[in-house]
Amino acid sequence: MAMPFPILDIQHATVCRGETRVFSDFSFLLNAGEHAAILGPNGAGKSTLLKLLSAEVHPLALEETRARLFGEERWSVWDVRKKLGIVSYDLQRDYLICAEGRNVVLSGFYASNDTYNHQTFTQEQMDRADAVMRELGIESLATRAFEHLSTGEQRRFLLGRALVHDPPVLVLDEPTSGLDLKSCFQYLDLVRAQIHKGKTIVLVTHHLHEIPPEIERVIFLKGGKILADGPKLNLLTNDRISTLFDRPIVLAQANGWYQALPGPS
Ligand SMILES: Nc1ncnc2c1ncn2[C@@H]1O[C@H](COP(=O)(O)OP(=O)(O)OP(=O)(O)O)[C@@H](O)[C@H]1O
Repeated sequence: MAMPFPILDIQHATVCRGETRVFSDFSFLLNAGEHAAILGPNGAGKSTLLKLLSAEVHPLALEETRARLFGEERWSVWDVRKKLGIVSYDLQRDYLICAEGRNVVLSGFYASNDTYNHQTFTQEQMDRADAVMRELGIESLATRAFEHLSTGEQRRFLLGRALVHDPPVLVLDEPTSGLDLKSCFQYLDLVRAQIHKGKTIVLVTHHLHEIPPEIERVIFLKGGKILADGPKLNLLTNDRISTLFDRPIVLAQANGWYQALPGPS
């Protein structure tokens, strides 16, 4: 059997953001092919964990700390960006003033928020952007201004941006927030298609319904600590979810999908 390849391997890390110490003695390992959903209440440290993965924040350089990204102890942000496709709410907000749809997808080649005059694209890159838009069903909207697209369409363009350089890992932060039910389920179908194409999915969410059946590993984060980490079957139970969110919750389940409902208080 092939050796697991670690995407993110951090041990005994302390991570501060501004004045806040988000993680102390924090250890976490994520291997390629190991789709994971990170769940936790507001302020738990989910975004910080994603930013560790995308090399936007770094652990303090303490003697006991080890941090490897894609197997390397030293990395450049650009190398990491080539290997990650990120879709986050921040991006959607930052793009609201930007140009047409095709440029959103093309900007993924530079990991920027728009295309600029100094950025040039090869015919191959243009063809790749067109292919991705076709795959996501948005090619007819390629010349539409981003701000004139619906939330669901915008989300597809941002997925296209994340996929355009064909990264092995796709990071989704609250992927379906703001989408109506049909758009939500269509979007999740697109995500599942990427799983079947061999991409590793890392999902951060408050919403259990956006965890595709293919994601097996669930990580509960709370107060900067990993409260639980294991198979979905063990973690997505009424008791454990209620403990994570400090209130009674009951779970509904169908065809490998979950939904959370208020429990009796
Ligand atoms: N730039 C910053 N400066 C200071 N504190 C920060 C900064 N960013 C995050 N924090 C703090 O770090 C902690 C973890 O934040 P983080 O954004 O990682 O949580 P989260 O689980 O993603 O929360 P949410 O679900 O609300 O997005 C919070 O207490 C937050 O206030």
